[in-house]
Amino acid sequence: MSYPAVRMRRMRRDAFSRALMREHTLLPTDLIMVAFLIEGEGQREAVPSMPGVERLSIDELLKLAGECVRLGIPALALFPSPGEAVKTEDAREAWNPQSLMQRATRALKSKYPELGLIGDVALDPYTTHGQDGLIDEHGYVMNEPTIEALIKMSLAQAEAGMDFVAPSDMMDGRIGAIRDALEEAGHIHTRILAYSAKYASAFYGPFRDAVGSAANLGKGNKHTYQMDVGNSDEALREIELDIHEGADAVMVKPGMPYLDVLRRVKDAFGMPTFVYQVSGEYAMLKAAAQNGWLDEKAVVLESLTAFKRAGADAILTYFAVDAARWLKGE
Ligand SMILES: NCC(=O)CCC(=O)O
Ligand SMILES: [Mg+2]
Repeated sequence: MSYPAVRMRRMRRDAFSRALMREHTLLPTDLIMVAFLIEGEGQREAVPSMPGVERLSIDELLKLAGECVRLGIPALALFPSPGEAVKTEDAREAWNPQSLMQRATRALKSKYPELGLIGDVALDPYTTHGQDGLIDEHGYVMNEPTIEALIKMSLAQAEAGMDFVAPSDMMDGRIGAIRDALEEAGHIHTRILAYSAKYASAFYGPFRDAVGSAANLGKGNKHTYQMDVGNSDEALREIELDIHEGADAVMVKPGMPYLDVLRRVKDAFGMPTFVYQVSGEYAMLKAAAQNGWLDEKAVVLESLTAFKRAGADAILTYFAVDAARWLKGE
């Protein structure tokens, strides 16, 4: 009989020693809640492909914000679903000071100044064609004209009190251009969260239903600006460029299918690195849970902990409120 030289199971035997050797622990302060906005009052609209997620009018959004504050969730990421009426070829609603996004920001900041706000900067909720940028006569998304629009959009958000502008469009050079414009306008404290490594993923499907851009985009795709699923060296180049252009934090998106990218990015740059557990990931976990095939609480907390283990400093997730409640034993 020969004994194992090392008994790995010894430290796993009891809860106290498992707790002592745990490397990563998920906290409510790791989470960023995601919210979809609509016009109106007392409005909550279900998103069919994301059971449990609702689009909220500003008064309902304030209730969600209050719950985030109570739970210790540091920030809320805002995505407007402004409706067909305001969509144009040039997306001008994006920088309207009276837009849904800007009104929501002012309302949130006056009621909950301590709650961080992250504003999506991309044109897709506002364009008639559903692309993130402005298109030429062939439908190609034009880089520099789009950046000009994104600058106006970022300034309008900063003016309304947004804490983080978060360009998710993947145009080249937009982080530097937005940073310069913010500085020149005196918005020196407005942070930039760069969606640096954003993949052309099929996991965004339910999101496009939620913000109402799916029908506009139709059979179109975003392959000329979002990254190819097969690449990760390219992600490091994207991240490096955004860091040099002045990003305060960088993002990898989607999340669970891209944990390898997350780990490479964190190791290579040591930047504040955020990850986005996107709508399709939410829908998969939720659907399996609703069918009784997976234990919702267990798989959600496992997936979120996996992001921390892979190097994430913060996680954008539609489960943020549920997860924070579970973590607090509620
Ligand atoms: N800029 C946001 C997205 O493109 C999609 C996010 C999601 O699918 O949850
Ligand atoms: Mg880039």
